[in-house]
Amino acid sequence: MIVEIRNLIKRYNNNLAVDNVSLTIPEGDIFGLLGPNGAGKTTLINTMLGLTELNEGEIRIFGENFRTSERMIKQNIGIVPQDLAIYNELTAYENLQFFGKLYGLKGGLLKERIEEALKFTGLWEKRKVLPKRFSGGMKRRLNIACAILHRPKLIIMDEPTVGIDPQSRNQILESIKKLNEMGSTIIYTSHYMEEVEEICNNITIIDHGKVIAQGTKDELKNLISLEDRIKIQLTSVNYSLEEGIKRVKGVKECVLEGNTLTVISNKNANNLSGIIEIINQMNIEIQGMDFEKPTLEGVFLTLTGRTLRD
Ligand SMILES: Nc1ncnc2c1ncn2[C@@H]1O[C@H](COP(=O)(O)OP(=O)(O)OP(=O)(O)O)[C@@H](O)[C@H]1O
Repeated sequence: MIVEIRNLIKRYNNNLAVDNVSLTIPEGDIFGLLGPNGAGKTTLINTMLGLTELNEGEIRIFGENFRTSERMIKQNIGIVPQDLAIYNELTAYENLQFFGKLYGLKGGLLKERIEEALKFTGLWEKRKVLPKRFSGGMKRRLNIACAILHRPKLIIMDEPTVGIDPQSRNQILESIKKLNEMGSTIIYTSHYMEEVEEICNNITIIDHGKVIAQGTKDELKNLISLEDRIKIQLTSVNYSLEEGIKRVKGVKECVLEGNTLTVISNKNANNLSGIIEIINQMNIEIQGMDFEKPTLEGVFLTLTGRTLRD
């Protein structure tokens, strides 16, 4: 495990910002920390990084703790903080020089890594420009470039897509996938469930400082799905179709609207071939079929009774 957190508690006066959180992050993962604003994501990350003192609990990163191995841990982590950490009065290139030196890079290796990071984030052509002339998305990408210069084993990104345009957002999500393919483990915090759903493998959902659900994307969705839903587009219909489908093993409900048949079955009923057989027997052609999947938004809603954006 690249990160192990046990029973972490962090209070700000009487406010329990992180309430007995335990989680583990395997090497090679894109790990999603999902929760609404104020859920405790940033506090959890800052505590993990030793930037905020914890009240109780234990944190191990790369198997070590901050007390004994702070230098080793920091050298192997790249941080993209929620608040941009770049200098507006230095050019993009100079920003990278500054951060590279902090990580102990120098000479030819520093130059090589700066070029690599700027090309990776699509900013090489803009290397001589001051970030104050950048769009929000470009500033964010520069922030990412500063965090990956030293090829860290673990990259932590705290809401890196807040307030940027959709194109930059997609570029950032693609770059996260690439960094992961190149060998980095990623921790990605967000309150956008679509993003977490798109790129993350293991996910922890927190609310009011507490873990409310943990697992892989599919495990989380399985929490709420006791049924499977299929929508089938047909070329024509007949009156006995619904009756026929309802007799198939595992079918709970069947609704015909126009030429669209929605079949709701018990979870894992494995009855698709039976459904198709009935349709074939009636000489009806199938035009298309959609399996309706439960979403992480649905998981959050079921567990808390609120949407993520409330
Ligand atoms: N420095 C601080 N002093 C006092 N309270 C704080 C501090 N930082 C955070 N909090 C409180 O701790 C709780 C968790 O906040 P945190 O910023 O960790 O949430 P978050 O999930 O990262 O939310 P957001 O997405 O809005 O940043 C909130 O109630 C917040 O008001």
